[in-house]
Amino acid sequence: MTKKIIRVAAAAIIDQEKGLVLAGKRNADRLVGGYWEFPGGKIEKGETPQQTAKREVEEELNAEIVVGPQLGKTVRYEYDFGIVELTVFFAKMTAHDFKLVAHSKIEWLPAAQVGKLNWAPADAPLIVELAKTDVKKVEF
Ligand SMILES: Nc1nc2c([nH]c(=O)n2[C@H]2C[C@H](O)[C@@H](COP(=O)(O)OP(=O)(O)OP(=O)(O)O)O2)c(=O)[nH]1
Repeated sequence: MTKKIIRVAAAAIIDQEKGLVLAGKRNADRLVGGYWEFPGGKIEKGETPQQTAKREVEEELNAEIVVGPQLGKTVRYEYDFGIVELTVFFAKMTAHDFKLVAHSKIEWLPAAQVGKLNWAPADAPLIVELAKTDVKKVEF
């Protein structure tokens, strides 16, 4: 049987002054639970991936973001439940307060150290790319 394609968009939220990136730990009861990820979710009909990233961050963190350039390329990863096509954008928060809905915790960490966390398997190439990026120089 051919697996379904799940198109996902997410946000690599950065603090450009401090050079930090936000990682969220998926709630344990969700698919791919317990892994670290970029806040985001499935692209809905009629949405651009950028709109999805913004909407999902509002839903998951109750925070507003400005969406910027794409981080690396769209990655494709085959899980047992389907094939995830993941597009991630750099983003910045317009205010600093948020609450956790879909995540058990979040962490702000230096871009060079993101590889220390146990990321969802699909994210591997993006984490390599992020670790090489000077987030202070990302242009919005
Ligand atoms: N948001 C996000 N999802 C990721 C990442 N890496 C990765 O493999 N995924 C997978 C996990 C899920 O199978 C899928 C995202 O779907 P989701 O379940 O979070 O999406 P959603 O919020 O729209 O859906 P739902 O839980 O309401 O059903 O992509 C990532 O970095 N960020």
